[in-house]
Amino acid sequence: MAKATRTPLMAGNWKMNLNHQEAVVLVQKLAWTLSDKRHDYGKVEVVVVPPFTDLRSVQTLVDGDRLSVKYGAQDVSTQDSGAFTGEISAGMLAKLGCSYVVVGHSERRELHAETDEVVNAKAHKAHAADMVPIVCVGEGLSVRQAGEHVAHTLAQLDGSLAGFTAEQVVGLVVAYEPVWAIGTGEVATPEDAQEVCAAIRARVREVHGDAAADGLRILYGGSVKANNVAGIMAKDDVDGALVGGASLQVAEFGGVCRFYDMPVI
Ligand SMILES: O=C[C@H](O)COP(=O)(O)O
Repeated sequence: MAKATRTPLMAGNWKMNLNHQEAVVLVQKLAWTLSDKRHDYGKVEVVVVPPFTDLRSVQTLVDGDRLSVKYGAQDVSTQDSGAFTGEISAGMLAKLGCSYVVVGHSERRELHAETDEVVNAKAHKAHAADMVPIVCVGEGLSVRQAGEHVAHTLAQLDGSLAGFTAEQVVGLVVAYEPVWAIGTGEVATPEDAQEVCAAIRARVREVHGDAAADGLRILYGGSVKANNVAGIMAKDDVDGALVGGASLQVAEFGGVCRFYDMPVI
């Protein structure tokens, strides 16, 4: 299946920014931007990923105004319910209308010592609750400098996707985020992104077959902005972006969402 058959996905990960009132303002502005008929935003799936505390407000706005924007959560518990103070279950997120859940973001892996096993458990919980996990993988600077970035990322991929069937993998999303490019302004070159995204798809093809590999959407994340998105999106195995800082500015994120109108630099 050619890249053209996979719907591009632009996901804005707000990280720990914006309270619920600010969230409503940003989503309203984003919806206004996406309703601009001069651009064909309809061919892109646009997702915002706010903090947990914003989700109910975003749900009310999206449902009430029938907005085309989807939303998701930044994390999910490995547990269903019970004495797990501070945790949020997949069932709670599904009830709030979340379509996606980011799992294994490098900030969770680094700051909260999340292993591939934990990331895998979270991905399964999200999937079992009918949400799509956005499974994050990617190497740090020292791994990249040692030339081991592909092997490192594929090992994370194998661990994070363990136990998923080919039929399930086809609907998942993997985000390749080289840690050295996150929030640094150091964007990987389109060729860097393609190298690893192609390796991810090849590994999925090897393990799960053609249908899973051809259907799986692979995002690139790391300092993506309106002025660099087109070159990255031009690559065969990149189906979208996981956007951090730029997703907090509507003009930037709107530009990312109309990557097809942007110059390739
Ligand atoms: O989840 C998003 C990534 O960490 C990228 O963040 P960034 O666009 O601010 O570099």
